[in-house]
Amino acid sequence: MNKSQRRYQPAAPGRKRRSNSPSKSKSSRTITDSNASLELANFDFNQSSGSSENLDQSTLTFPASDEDNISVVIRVRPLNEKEVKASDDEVVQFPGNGQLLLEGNLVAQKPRLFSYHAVFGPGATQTDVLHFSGVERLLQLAVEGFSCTVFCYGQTGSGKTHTLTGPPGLFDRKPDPLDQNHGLVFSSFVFLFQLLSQRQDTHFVLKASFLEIYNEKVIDLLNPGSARKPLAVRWSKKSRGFFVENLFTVDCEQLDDLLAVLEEGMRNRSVGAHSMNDHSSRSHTILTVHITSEMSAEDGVFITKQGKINFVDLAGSEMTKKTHSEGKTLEEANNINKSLMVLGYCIASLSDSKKKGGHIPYRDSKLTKLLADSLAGNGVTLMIACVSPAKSNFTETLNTLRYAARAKKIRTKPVIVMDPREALILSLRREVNALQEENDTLRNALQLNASASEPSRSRKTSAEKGSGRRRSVSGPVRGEWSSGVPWPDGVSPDLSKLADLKPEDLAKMAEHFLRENEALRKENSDLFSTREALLRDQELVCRENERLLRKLEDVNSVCCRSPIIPARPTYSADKVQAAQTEAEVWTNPLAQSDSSVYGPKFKEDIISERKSGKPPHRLPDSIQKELDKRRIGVASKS
Ligand SMILES: Nc1ncnc2c1ncn2[C@@H]1O[C@H](COP(=O)(O)OP(=O)(O)OP(=O)(O)O)[C@@H](O)[C@H]1O
Repeated sequence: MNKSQRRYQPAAPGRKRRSNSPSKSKSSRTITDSNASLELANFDFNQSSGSSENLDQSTLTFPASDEDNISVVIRVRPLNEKEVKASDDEVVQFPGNGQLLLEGNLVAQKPRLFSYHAVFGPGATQTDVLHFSGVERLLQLAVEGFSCTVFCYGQTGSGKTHTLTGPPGLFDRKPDPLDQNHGLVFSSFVFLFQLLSQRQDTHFVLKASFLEIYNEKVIDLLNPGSARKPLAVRWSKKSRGFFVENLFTVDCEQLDDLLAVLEEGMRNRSVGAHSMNDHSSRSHTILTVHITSEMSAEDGVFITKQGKINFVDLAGSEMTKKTHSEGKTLEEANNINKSLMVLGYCIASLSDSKKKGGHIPYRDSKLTKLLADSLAGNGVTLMIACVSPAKSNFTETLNTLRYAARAKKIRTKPVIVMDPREALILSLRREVNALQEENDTLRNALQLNASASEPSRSRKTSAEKGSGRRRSVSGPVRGEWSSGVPWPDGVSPDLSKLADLKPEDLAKMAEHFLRENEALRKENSDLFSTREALLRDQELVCRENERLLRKLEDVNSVCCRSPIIPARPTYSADKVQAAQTEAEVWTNPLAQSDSSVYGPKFKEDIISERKSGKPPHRLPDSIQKELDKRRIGVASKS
């Protein structure tokens, strides 16, 4: 068990810790978690980290169950100065076991009990939130190639920004890395680099972006420009998700690079003051770290995976009567509330099992477009709902708790994003391995049968015979092979009585095994040659992509330079992406050997293959079907 796994062991129900926080709150440092949540239930990190052998056994799908619920934790902030001055009562209690009790606002009202994956009391520190919220699990999953999201939700002034990035003013000057007030984002970056340093077998490339959605406009926080020109949100056919066009991404080779991204974004984000928070976020922000990992599996096959982690700080819902917003702040509040309402509709629809498969209004706001994948797609998501303990905020706290309870019901289907060609090669390799094992079993069985018919074998002790028998029958009795070679008389003999078989029956059986073995050898060699062809094709596709991109760049530069040809618009990222997508549709070179398309080297290969009289390479039907499904190996119609 590794260090991080130990951290996730569920705490004893209702565990309370001695406070070492300067908080004036009467509540102690309380963290309660439910048994179901914080374990690494769905992913065995011992298996996945380290060697490539382990990795390819645990990738491609989310093990255990294919689905994962959104994890929801609650953080209750301490009473603030205003609330203490106004002698506001605390209406939140912590019965333990991930539960939270909200006392009734009126005398006649019954208390309400809510249950979550974990609850952090007012005395919980930033480090507690890192260790017990499950964010470390998300970071591990992101490194493994999953798409992960942490988002903070809650009323204005409830502590969302404090939880994610720390108290106000932390980034006004060069932040002190040892400051205990740093939020989840900072400590997650440190944890992430620790994780990466443990993976010597893998090459990682990190890129980060930081954006805000301010009054329904997407602004690049790393490159806002003086005019703060909004960026477009578009649908990508390739990734089947929304993306922000021309968003600046920064290569982050070191921890300092990631921290610089955080600092820069924090300085550029929109902050305003109202009567409930002097440093209120006036926008939703999304900080994304893309983690591309490349590791070599066996036989020089490279596996590339694209994981990512999003940190989403939502602007707080506001009762404008209470915040006394007006003018610009009022317009901001209306936009914030509107987008949060759409998010609420999406969460309600997704959590309602009766509406499963129904329409989810993601397109109604930029925020939900960009969070669509985290809410119901292929991601792993953690929601941190922040609340105030004060009686004066009872209604908002109740709304947040209900919202969070609904989100807990949402299920996502996490998958690792991998290149389909690489995934196919991996699955083929697994098939080949299985066949090889089968082959070995057959070989053993065959050898045993041969020796069983030798007279010297009869001198063996009965114990030796017994063990030999067990070995020889293991394959056929369990029906482990399936090459379709029939037994000589159509009936398989009783292999448990092998020693009693007549010599002619033994000879027939040996003959059967020989044929079976022959069939498997052929299948194995087919698979090997298919894999080799796939590797070659992959290489070709890459070269073709590069060629097309170069051509595209040439055409573009000629058009821009020439005084005769009217200037064309520059190629947007979208067009380049579209061109890449087209280039990635593989065309079977054996069906069309045009050197202008495939390059002279490959054409020569084909001609020499034909001259040598080798039959053209044909894929087995099952593999061809798989290739057709993925549009690999389908001859171009154009
Ligand atoms: N757990 C906490 N411990 C100590 N102080 C806290 C805690 N949570 C919040 N605060 C303080 O409360 C104030 C408001 O918090 P914060 O700005 O994070 O709220 P918010 O939910 O992000 O609000 P908004 O939606 O308006 O941006 C800040 O001064 C913050 O430092």
